[in-house]
Amino acid sequence: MNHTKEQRVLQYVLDNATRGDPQSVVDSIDNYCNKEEWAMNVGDQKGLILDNIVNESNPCVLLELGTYCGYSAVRIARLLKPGAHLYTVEFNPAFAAVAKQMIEFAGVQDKVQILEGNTQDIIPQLKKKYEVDTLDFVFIDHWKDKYLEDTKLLEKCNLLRKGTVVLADNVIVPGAPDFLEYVRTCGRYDCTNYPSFLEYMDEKDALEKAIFRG
Ligand SMILES: CCCNc1ncnc2c1ncn2[C@@H]1O[C@H](/C=C/CNC(=O)c2cc(-c3ccc(F)cc3)cc(O)c2O)[C@H](C)[C@H]1O
Ligand SMILES: [Mg+2]
Repeated sequence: MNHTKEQRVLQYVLDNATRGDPQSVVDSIDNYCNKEEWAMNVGDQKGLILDNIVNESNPCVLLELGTYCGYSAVRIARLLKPGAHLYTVEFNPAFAAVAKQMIEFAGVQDKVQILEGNTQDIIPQLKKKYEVDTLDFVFIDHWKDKYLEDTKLLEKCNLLRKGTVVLADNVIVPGAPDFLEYVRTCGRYDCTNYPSFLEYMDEKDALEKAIFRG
């Protein structure tokens, strides 16, 4: 049954975390990926920076691009105030299935909605189909060569407002150079770099926060 790494990560959570306790789910994934199998979750070091930025933004409506196993969806949802809602987009059905179980086990399913499909199809549907006005927070962690395209799509769809926080993982490793160049030079964002380390490794990585100027 657990033929994929993602299924093994989920099984470890089901066997070791506490149902309804999102912190224990986050900790279990980090334990497994530190000890057994590396996986591309944002991880505990960059995760602490993510936590701080979510907390200081106090967001109501959030979007994540690239759910994968649901690690960052659970990590973010555990911090959200009552009524706040995270939409997370994942087009791989196998990963969406793992993430769904991860989110339900953590007990954050009322705060998180997995939108199964391609970001490039879903982003244009957010206003009409999902009744989103504008986004308070966007976490970008999908294919690195799609960060820029999807950021521009968010702009085009009028989903960003003055102060929307766009936070991108992996701007050093694997890197998203075109995205970084754009947000730092186009004049529409106030950017801050947060140096850290690649999940579960000693390699340097960073998050980039780009606040939309409106
Ligand atoms: C049309 C496509 C866009 N539309 C899409 N629409 C919906 N879902 C999409 C779309 N594009 C992708 N996804 C989903 O998002 C996820 C993809 C996540 C990708 N993440 C990385 O590649 C990475 C690599 C490393 C890394 C570092 C060092 C190494 F040595 C090796 C690896 C570290 C990291 O922290 C990383 O996040 C998921 C797997 C994939 O199905
Ligand atoms: Mg990442």
